[in-house]
Amino acid sequence: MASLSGLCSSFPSVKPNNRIGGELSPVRKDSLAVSTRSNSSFKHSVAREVSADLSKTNDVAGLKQAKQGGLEKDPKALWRRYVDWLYQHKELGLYLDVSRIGFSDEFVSEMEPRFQAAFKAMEELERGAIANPDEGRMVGHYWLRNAKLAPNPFLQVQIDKTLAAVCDFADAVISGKIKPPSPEGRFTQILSVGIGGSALGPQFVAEALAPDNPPLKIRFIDNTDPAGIDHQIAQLGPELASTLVIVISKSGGTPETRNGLLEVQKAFREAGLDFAKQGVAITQENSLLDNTTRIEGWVARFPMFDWVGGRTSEMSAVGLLPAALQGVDIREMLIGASMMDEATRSTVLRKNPAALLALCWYWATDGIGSKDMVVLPYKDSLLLFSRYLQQLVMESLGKEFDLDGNRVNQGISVYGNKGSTDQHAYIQQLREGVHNFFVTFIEVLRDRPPGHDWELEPGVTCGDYLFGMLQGTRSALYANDRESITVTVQEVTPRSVGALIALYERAVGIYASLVNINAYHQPGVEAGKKAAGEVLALQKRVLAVLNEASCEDPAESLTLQEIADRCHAPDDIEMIYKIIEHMAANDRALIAEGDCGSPYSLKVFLGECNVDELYA
Ligand SMILES: O=P(O)(O)OC[C@H]1O[C@H](O)[C@H](O)[C@@H](O)[C@@H]1O
Repeated sequence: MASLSGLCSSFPSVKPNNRIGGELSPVRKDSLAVSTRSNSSFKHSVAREVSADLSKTNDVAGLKQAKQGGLEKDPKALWRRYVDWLYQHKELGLYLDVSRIGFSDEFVSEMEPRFQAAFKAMEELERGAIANPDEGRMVGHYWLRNAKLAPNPFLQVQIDKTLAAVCDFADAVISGKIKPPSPEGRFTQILSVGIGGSALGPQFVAEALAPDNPPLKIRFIDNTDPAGIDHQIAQLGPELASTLVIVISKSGGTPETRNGLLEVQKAFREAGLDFAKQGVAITQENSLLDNTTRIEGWVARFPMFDWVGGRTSEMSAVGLLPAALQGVDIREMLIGASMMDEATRSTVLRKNPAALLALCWYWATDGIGSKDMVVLPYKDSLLLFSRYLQQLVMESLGKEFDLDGNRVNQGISVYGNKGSTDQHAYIQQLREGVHNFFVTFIEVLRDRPPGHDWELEPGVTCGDYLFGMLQGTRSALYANDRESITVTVQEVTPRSVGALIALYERAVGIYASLVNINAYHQPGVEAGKKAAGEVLALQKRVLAVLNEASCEDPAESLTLQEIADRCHAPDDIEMIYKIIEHMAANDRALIAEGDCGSPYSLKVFLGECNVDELYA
């Protein structure tokens, strides 16, 4: 077998084409900047592009006279700006500080009509309009936390019934009424199998809210990585017998999830366990998964609704069932989300925290995603918030075309981990390096549950350090013209987490309207899935060609070019090379002779003929 070490591949980096078209060309802050930008060539090229845009549009004409200057640095004026713009949701104890984003009053006035249009679109969406026109779907995640808002009684009943079923099932599992066949008599573990929107919300919530000793501990299989899957199953060990496997897939046909399920089912067989007695599915009615569940008689099935997208499904059974099984108060999550929904229905920009976020994003990224969003929660339990937001924001906003069919290549890149940890990693670059981002700090006021705090040194607790690090980083970044938003909550509770999720869901929806894109589909993802399917189909052809050659002459070996020609895929020779490299590395039934670092020298053969396959 050939040794294939030393091979590497590199990918060219592609800069998005931020062309602007259609009626809603972005209002560009450069025309009315209060902020002094660095003298980078980027600034100049943007400025040139902007002046060209301005000449084509009417809506920003008057803004050229807007005041010029830098980010506000005078402490008194900055404090006034802070107080002036501070948003507070009293009941939720949530604050939003946008003072460190340099938008001007003129910019806000100019954006006002767009916001009114966005509010109108959101109102229609909530009333059941087909807000996802490409897929002909309604967008109803807001109804999940207040079923009365659903546009018809049938949907209301579906929502309420599902919530009741989730609560009843979780209670029954926790109390031991529903139990595994094993002698342990109680489910102790959850293995969640799902990917993307069917994993990220449950992962975030588990990390944020699961108690230290939950009634059921959760693990995730969120990939088709065999080693990752083996690791999760090995970690469960004998507890597989008391593991409730929740398979989550809206479509019920996502290959990674299907593979995870098949792998887990194999592990159950090998352990002599009956999977159906421990399997639960969350999926759309009549999906492939739903039908499998029915036929095999799994423990339970919960519905995913056509009108809830994966990335906004945390408040559906997708997020609620795993959370409830871990002892999280899901009704509190729903209350937090519903309260935030109410607040973000305001049509007064200053009173609508989601609109304020969208305003900041538009300003900071020029309405074209020219800057990245760095999300920094200063709280370990919120670690996965940035990963969760990465999908919510990037899959929603990262679109090639706007609603009028203009090529816009929209989006905002999101990344982040947590403070103060990141201060010892990449914040050096944020402070002094390439200026291609804005930060969102997530601040949690309560350091520890009451009664547990102590002073590390006179007058100073461990939490004071965390607080100091956040404030220090925010100030140091601002001093170097790096803009930031700060979202503050009192504590990480089911209610505040529900509110945070709802806040960002709405902000994404509003921002999508501002830039005139469909936030609720993901056509680009389909392209990758299709291409992956083509690779696997090519692999089957390669194996068939090698088998045919072996059947003709067991000693016959083929060059890559010969394989490509016989596959009628001469242009796919590189992919054929990668297929052979991968199969050889995994001791599959092929032999590759030669130097794999010199692909032309490779000779590949199977060594044995599979007659059945030949005539298959
Ligand atoms: O829930 P599923 O249908 O399995 O989909 C899981 C995920 O896969 C897709 O590729 C989409 O990009 C995601 O939005 C979705 O959440």
